Parts: sequence; structure tokens; C-alpha cells
Amino acid sequence: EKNAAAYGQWSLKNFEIGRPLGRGKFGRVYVAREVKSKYIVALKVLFKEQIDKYRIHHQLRREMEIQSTLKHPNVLRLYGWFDDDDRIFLILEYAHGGELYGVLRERGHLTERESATYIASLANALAYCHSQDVIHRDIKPENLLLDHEGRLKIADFGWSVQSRSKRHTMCGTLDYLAPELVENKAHDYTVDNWTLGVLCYEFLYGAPPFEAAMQHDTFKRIVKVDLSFPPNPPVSKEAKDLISRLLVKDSAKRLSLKKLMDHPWIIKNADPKGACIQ
Ligand SMILES: CC(=O)N[C@H]1CCN(c2c(Cl)cnc3[nH]c(-c4cn(C)nc4C)nc23)C1
Repeated sequence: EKNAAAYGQWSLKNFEIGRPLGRGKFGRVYVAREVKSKYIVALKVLFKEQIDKYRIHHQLRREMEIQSTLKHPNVLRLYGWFDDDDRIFLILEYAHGGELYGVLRERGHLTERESATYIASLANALAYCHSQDVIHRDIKPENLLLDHEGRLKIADFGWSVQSRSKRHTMCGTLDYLAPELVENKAHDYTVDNWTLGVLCYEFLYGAPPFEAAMQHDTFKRIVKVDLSFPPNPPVSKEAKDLISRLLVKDSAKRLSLKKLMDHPWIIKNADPKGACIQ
């Protein structure tokens, strides 16, 4: 198996498996260590019978092809994969800082500097994905991880692996979807610009802008762009200005990622190193 590893043909023998990080319909994710290099990775295990049952081969292959070609500091790397008789193993970058979602829930809301830093990192990552013709990365707080320096990593769990920490948002939430998506209309990469507005709002206020008890009410609030800014926590007018330029029904009128990077709130608050949660 020495040669096998040399040619990137991995097998379970190359890894020591650690604690589970998350689980879901299709499998689980574990911390793992590559035996020879001692390199820490996240190993996602998917069961073939589940993949057959839910007929997601094509989606899984597309996700794997996309994620293995994307190489950006704010996109979680997929290093490779291997399989055995009944499982497929994805070798993913391990984010030492865990889920941004957890920090957001713990803290209630983030500071303007933290929020602007993460929005700038996301805009950078999305501009890169769009340049590779990849759109609609399923960006919601669950899919945002932090590395050991607090730098953001988009981890796209297209096949919904939920983490161990209790989820507050039920799976398949509409909160982050643009009107044209929830109305099943044609959509382009500007759906991601809308989602940036939702995330920026949620970082600053601790809850997404169109949240409602029932999914149908969320749907109505999204299509109406029923946006309001509560008095607490106090948020700068520049931040509200940026959010209002992203949460625009007409997708052609949404602030572009390029213009977002030059927005006064981002210039003033974003940490150029992309990290600032201590
Ligand atoms: C959205 C989702 O399912 N996330 C789960 C599964 C994969 N995943 C990770 C993936 Cl895919 C990569 N790196 C991670 N690091 C962690 C993590 C680290 N700490 C200290 N706590 C956690 C949790 N998790 C991952 C976490």
C-alpha cells in the first residue's frame, strides 16, 4: 500500500480515525490522522446503500468534482477520496476552529469588525467560485467553518451532514434563499449576493432577516423583501446600507461582489488578514 499512497490511492489503512464531528442522512464526519504524515483531516464517510437509496450518485459526483477543483483560502479543500465495498470516504480539510454557527449562537451576535471580516472573506470566496462557474454554494451558518486562526472556510455539505451540536434551524430552511429560488424562477450567481445580505444581517443581529415560526411565513417575507432593522443591538447605518443593497428583489440590481469589497463599511471594518475572532 506504500506505492498506492504515493499515487494518491488512499485506503482506510492510511488513517487513524478520531472523534465524530457530524452525522447526517448519508453518513458521518470524523477527525482523522494520516498515519505517515500525521496530517489531520476530516474524513467524511458516506454509505453506498444510502447513496443508491436516495439516488444521489450524480449530485455527489458533481459536488466532489466541484469541490476538488476549487482551491481558495476560504473554501474547505477536498483532497481526495477512496471507497471500499459499502462506503465512500472523502478526505477533507480539517477546520480546527469548528463552526462559525456555534460562535454566533454562543455570542448572540458578532461585532461589526468580525461581521465585515467574514462577509469580505465570503465575497472573496464567492467571486472565486463564480470565476470557476460555480454558483449557489449552499452558504448558511452551518456550512461556515473556522480554521485555527479564525479564518472562514465555506464547507458545502450538499448532502446534508449535520454536525453534532444541536441544530436550531430545521434542515432545508428557506431563510438563506433568494426570492427567485423560493419562487422556483430562473436564477444566476447573484443568488449568492442575496445570501451574503442574509448572512450579514444574521451576523449583526443574531437571527436571519426573514425568520418566521412557519416556513410559509418565511417564504412570504422573502418574496416581499419584508426587511426591518430592530433598534437592538445598535448597528451602524453603513452596515444597514450594505444589507439593503444586497437584499434587493431584482437580482440585476443587487450590489456586485466587486462593489461590496469597496463598500465604506467593509473598507472601514474588515480585517484584511480575514481573521479576527480571538
Ligand atoms: C455542517 C457540518 O455538518 N459540519 C460538521 C460536519 C463536517 N464538519 C467539519 C469538517 Cl467537514 C471539517 N472540519 C471540521 N472541523 C470541525 C470542528 C472542529 N471543532 C473544534 N468542532 C467542530 C465541529 N467540524 C468540521 C463539521
